[in-house]
Amino acid sequence: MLVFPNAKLNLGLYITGQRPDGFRNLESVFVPLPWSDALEVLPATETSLALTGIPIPGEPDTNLCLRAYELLNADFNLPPVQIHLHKLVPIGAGLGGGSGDAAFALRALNELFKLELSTEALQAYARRLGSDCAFFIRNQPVFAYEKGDVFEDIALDLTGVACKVVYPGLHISTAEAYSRVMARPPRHELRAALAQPPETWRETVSNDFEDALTPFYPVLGEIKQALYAAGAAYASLSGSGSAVYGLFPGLEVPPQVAFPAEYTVWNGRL
Ligand SMILES: C[C@@](CO)(OP(=O)(O)O)[C@H](O)COP(=O)(O)OP(=O)(O)OC[C@H]1O[C@@H](n2ccc(N)nc2=O)[C@H](O)[C@@H]1O
Ligand SMILES: Nc1ncnc2c1ncn2[C@@H]1O[C@H](COP(=O)(O)OP(=O)(O)O)[C@@H](O)[C@H]1O
Repeated sequence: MLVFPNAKLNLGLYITGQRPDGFRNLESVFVPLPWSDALEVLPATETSLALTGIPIPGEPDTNLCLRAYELLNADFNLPPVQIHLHKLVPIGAGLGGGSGDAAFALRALNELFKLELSTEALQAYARRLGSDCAFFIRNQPVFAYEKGDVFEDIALDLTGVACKVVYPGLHISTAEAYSRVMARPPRHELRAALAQPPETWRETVSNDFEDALTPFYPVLGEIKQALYAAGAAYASLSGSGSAVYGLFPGLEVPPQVAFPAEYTVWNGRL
């Protein structure tokens, strides 16, 4: 079975409190970003993982695709599988690429072996692999809260909006990013702010990681300014970075913007 695990963008992100489990409570809106890896899962005589594309830090047996397999294998005694992940989404970018791979692996195994797990059951497995992971089970825009793994549907349709995502090649670890942010009440009611036109979001929708990380990584602010200078209605860091995106409603494709050759730039539509 061949699937294409996509990434996500965060529209606004507020870190609202410390949790007894050491994690933070947050509020954010997650939307799917159609920048995708390719993941193949096939029955085999022994379990293996082949990795191509962008190198993934860490030992292969810590890869979230294998961890997804092991999680289901522990409960369902699955046949062996050969997994091939072709990695295209930048890592440590705030795009949830690893979480998407894990969730799509769970979904693929559920289908391949006819486990008949419900959406809720798949989300429960996904939560054990990472806070972002459960989002990719339904993979549609949601208001996320608590650890970023509890969701409410949101009436936000950005389908077809032109979008540019710029990754400056800076790997920011999620744990490092969280360690730099103080929890505080949300500065705006996110769902109400996002119900207004995207041109207003510049004043009302923000990402607490962006404020905390930009002084350490000024390049994040420079990319954002370049996206606004190119006519973005809204630009922001995604998640804990370092990818910065710009939205260009009304355009067929995002405008050309010159960035250094070592940056990775994705142009497309949501
Ligand atoms: C910041 C966000 C925003 O969408 O995305 P990314 O920037 O990573 O894509 C997420 O909260 C990232 O979720 P995810 O990448 O799945 O994080 P996890 O593996 O669960 O946790 C990594 C580390 O981040 C911290 N963490 C994560 C989530 C949370 N609600 N509170 C935390 O304090 C913890 O230090 C944890 O050890
Ligand atoms: N399939 C995978 N793809 C990407 N990263 C993975 C994967 N499996 C495990 N990881 C680990 O997860 C970490 C964060 O990955 P990723 O989700 O891409 O970043 P972010 O949390 O910034 O969105 C990486 O440092 C990597 O070691």
